[in-house]
Amino acid sequence: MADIIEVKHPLVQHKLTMIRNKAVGTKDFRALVDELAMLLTYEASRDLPLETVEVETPVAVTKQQSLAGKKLAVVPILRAGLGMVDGILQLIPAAKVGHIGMYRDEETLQPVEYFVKLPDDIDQREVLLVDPMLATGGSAIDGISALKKRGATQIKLITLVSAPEGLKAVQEAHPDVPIVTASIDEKLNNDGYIVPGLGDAGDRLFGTH
Ligand SMILES: O=P(O)(O)OC[C@H]1O[C@H](OP(=O)(O)OP(=O)(O)O)[C@H](O)[C@@H]1O
Ligand SMILES: O=c1cc[nH]c(=O)[nH]1
Ligand SMILES: [Mg+2]
Repeated sequence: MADIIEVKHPLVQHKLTMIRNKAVGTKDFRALVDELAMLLTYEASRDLPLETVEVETPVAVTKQQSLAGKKLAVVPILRAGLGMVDGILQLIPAAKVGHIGMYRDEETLQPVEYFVKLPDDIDQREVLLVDPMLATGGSAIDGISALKKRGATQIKLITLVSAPEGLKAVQEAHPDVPIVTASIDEKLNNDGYIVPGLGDAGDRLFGTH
């Protein structure tokens, strides 16, 4: 079973507390989601392979470590996952970006897929699937399945806020996929919202209701 990593770093916790506040408006919410995505990517990229390269400093020639040219793809689950992409690309500018469009039916809470566009060589890339919210886990489970169906074999899921119920469901459906999250919250409420959560991430990012 792959790991679930809850990132307890003080900067992560501080920024997450800020966006939980319902008084925080769209502009600040967006900036903080980007910053959190960047900080979580630092954790999620901890095991990227390195290779030894030679570099000439102003003082000496030396052998040092450099990323081993591993190919990455960032795939947001629309809409809310879009808010995490720029932050991740600041750290990994060479990554390709795919998109999975999915919304959760408000009555049934079942995810509905409406768009998938991925890099052609997705089967050769490590994929960071990103979505700020993991509630029932339905969207993440179907998002991972959509990636696997198109050949992806190395997938990590990055979320900001996760419900225990959703984490369990994703682990059961996709035991090979590690999950990096800023918080494992208390529970889901009867409407399928995460408690305490931060509300509807897509609406808060894009100023819709
Ligand atoms: O774990 P789940 O129960 O599937 O819920 C989580 C999903 O719900 C939200 O998306 P939403 O359906 O609100 O779409 P949006 O991003 O377009 O607002 C969120 O961004 C996740 O994709
Ligand atoms: O709390 C929740 C649950 C699903 N989607 C959200 O945006 N927030
Ligand atoms: Mg939404």
